[in-house]
Amino acid sequence: MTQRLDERRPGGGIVLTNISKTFVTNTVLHDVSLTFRPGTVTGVLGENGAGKSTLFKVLAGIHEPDAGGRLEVDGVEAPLPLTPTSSAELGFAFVHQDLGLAGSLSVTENVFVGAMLRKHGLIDWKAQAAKVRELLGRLGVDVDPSTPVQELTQSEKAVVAIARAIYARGRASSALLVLDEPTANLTGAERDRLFDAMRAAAATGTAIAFCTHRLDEVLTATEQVIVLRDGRVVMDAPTSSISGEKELARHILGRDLDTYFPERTSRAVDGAAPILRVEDLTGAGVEGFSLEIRPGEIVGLTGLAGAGHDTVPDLILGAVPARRGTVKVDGRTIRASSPTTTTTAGIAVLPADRKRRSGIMSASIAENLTLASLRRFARRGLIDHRAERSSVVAAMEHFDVRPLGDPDRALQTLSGGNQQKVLIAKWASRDGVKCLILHEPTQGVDVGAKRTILEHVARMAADGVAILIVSSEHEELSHLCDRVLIMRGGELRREMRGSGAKQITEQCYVAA
Ligand SMILES: Nc1ncnc2c1ncn2[C@@H]1O[C@H](COP(=O)(O)OP(=O)(O)OP(=O)(O)O)[C@@H](O)[C@H]1O
Repeated sequence: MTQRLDERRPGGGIVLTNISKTFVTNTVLHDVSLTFRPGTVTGVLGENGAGKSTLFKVLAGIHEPDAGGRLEVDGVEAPLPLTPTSSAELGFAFVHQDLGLAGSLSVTENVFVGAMLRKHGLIDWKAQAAKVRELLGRLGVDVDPSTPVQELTQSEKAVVAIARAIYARGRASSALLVLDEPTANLTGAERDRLFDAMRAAAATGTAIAFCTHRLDEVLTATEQVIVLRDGRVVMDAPTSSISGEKELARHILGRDLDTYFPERTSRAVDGAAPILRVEDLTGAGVEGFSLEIRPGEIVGLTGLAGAGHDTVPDLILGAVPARRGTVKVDGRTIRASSPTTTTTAGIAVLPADRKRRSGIMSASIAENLTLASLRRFARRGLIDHRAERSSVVAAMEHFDVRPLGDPDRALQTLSGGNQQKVLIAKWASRDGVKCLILHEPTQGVDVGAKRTILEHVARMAADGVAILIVSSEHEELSHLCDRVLIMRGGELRREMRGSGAKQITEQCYVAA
């Protein structure tokens, strides 16, 4: 492999020819041919389940492609299938959405994990710190290498993850850096810093594959766009030739999407008693948080990273203990000390951490969908499996969970966005939900699915459910919410109502 690397022709890039991948009988990549060019940021787009992650897993040596495909790196053929080791030797580096950093360890420890620099057998902390400063400096970030990663901003964390990925094994740069939705939960200024780091990495000759569902980002941060649909490349064009988001959405979905957000047809009734009343909730960095939501009302909660809004759902749910404060549903105080009591009282919470907290990845779609509502299908002490089945199929159809018609598939075999659709459907189809708290509900979902999810949220509100959306997507909040609350430093700082809520921008967080 090393000899082959020496033979590389700089500038050739990563050329994939006729890459296909079949899981048992399901072919999810069909003869994919494309090039990732050195020094170029290429946006890789596609609806949920289009095959993006599968393609990257082939390049990471996790999935074995079908026979017949070819891979060239800078003019040299790389034998397929790759293994994780041969992928790393080719200089392929990957940063996933969760970044994979250890929060309690320092920046240096995270960057050098598994490959500490040594001098006379001892870890050379001084040399490591100097190296980390240099690497981060090249990516435009200046942080003290001894800082625990949990104290960094979101964009700084992302840059540390990038530094670790591209400079692993002492490389000066990597051939290909794949960034899989690294901007989820980042607000505007933070996102811009990450884009600067991305450009700095590209300037060293690295080819960058940037995967995102945010179309505005594609237009600002990429030079080339590749769209996959049903495992096939349906667009491969310079970003400068694309007229706008609508054109991108058409290629992604294979149809026109007139509006990205649903119209609200109902509003909360003035004067109705609140369903959810939170008073003086305090704990885990949140101070004196109070909130009332009436039936049919949609309230947004947001702020810059670390403002405290991220912790509020867990405090209400009781998953994080509060030092003081009360939570009432329909006027009755619930002991917010356990998620079970909160759920029984009629509060449903969709946590942001899909993999670990929201669903059971090894269980089937059907099990995940009906777990929260098995009682609905009980007939004289027995479960009516036929009714359960048809309800699952209807929910899958409604939320366009793909592949359709296979409710027995394990949740973990679905693409990330399709997992999210299942988990939203789980709460949306549950009886007895009076208050729904959604934390980053549209993370990882494509433009079409986003509309479907928000439409359903609006419909639940129309049915009288009180809804709290905790989100970093200000556009989503401004279209859907009756009121948007902005937190800063653990406290509620500002409330924007009515037409004011429609005008929420990034600037509002900063000024809160
Ligand atoms: N291990 C697996 N076993 C069976 N099918 C799989 C497996 N992994 C992925 N798939 C299927 O491959 C298809 C492509 O999934 P993939 O995760 O590549 O989509 P994606 O474009 O990354 O979607 P998203 O935007 O939702 O992340 C999906 O239909 C998915 O169900």
